[in-house]
Amino acid sequence: MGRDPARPVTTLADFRPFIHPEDVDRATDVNERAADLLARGDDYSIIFRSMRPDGEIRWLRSLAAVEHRDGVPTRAVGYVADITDSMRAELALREANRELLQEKVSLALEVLKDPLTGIANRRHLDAELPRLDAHSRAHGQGLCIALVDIDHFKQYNDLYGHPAGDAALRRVAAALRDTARHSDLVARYGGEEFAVVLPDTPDPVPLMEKFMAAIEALAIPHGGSPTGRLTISCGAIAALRTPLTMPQLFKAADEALYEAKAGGRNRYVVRSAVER
Ligand SMILES: Nc1nc2c(ncn2[C@@H]2O[C@H](COP(=O)(O)OP(=O)(O)OP(=O)(O)O)[C@@H](O)[C@H]2O)c(=O)[nH]1
Repeated sequence: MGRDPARPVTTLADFRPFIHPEDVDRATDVNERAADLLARGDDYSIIFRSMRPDGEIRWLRSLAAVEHRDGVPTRAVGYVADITDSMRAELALREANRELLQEKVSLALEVLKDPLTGIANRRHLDAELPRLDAHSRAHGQGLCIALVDIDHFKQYNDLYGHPAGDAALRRVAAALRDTARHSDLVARYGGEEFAVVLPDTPDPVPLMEKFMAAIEALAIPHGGSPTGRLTISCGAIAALRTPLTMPQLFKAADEALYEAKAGGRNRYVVRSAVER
């Protein structure tokens, strides 16, 4: 322990300065409980850190076994072992395992993200749909699906180049994600198309209005668009107690989006599945 062997430790008070401040109560508490353990005939074992005078921290294991005579505990015989090397190896292993687990979790999350925009990808959407569908059917609150498509995006790429197109996609994705509620799922559905699932929502119109306003606020110049700005078209379906399946709802949203495009773009069309 790096102490003078000529000065033996005889009392708990002598021992306390040897122990790491964070472990001192635990370590000395067990010592205080030794008599108790002896009375019950139990053995004990404790791991704690000691502090050498030079400040080095060592891990120690204190072990004691109770001896009995005629079934009566008579004395405790113990020793203190320096287990620093094995503790360091164990702690390093634990740390490596923790890092591995963290890496695994972040890898699993990465697989569900669209690499360009950072929002959910199609795989994430597909994985979430059964749960969202079941939730909406169980709670009968309604669910909306919206498809959002950037207008004249081919011309945007042609005019400003693919990297500028990528940057615009990122900005639109972030605007949609930040405008939607936390419980809504905003995913990149295809090239310049996004899908949004709105659980517990009977009417998608308020969010559609917000989406239009958010993209307008981005004010991304687009020389190939009649408005001079990058715009979006949206098709949404409001589903309430409908027998339609998720693929059928997406098809209905796609039809609504087609209507928005055919109607002149930069607009949304909302349909209701209960009317079908
Ligand atoms: N920069 C960039 N462009 C993409 C990406 N994914 C798809 N696109 C482009 O998006 C364009 C989509 O073109 P179209 O499907 O013709 O649609 P549009 O030009 O937006 O026309 P409308 O939707 O009818 O208004 C294509 O030129 C694709 O190359 C991407 O990740 N990055």
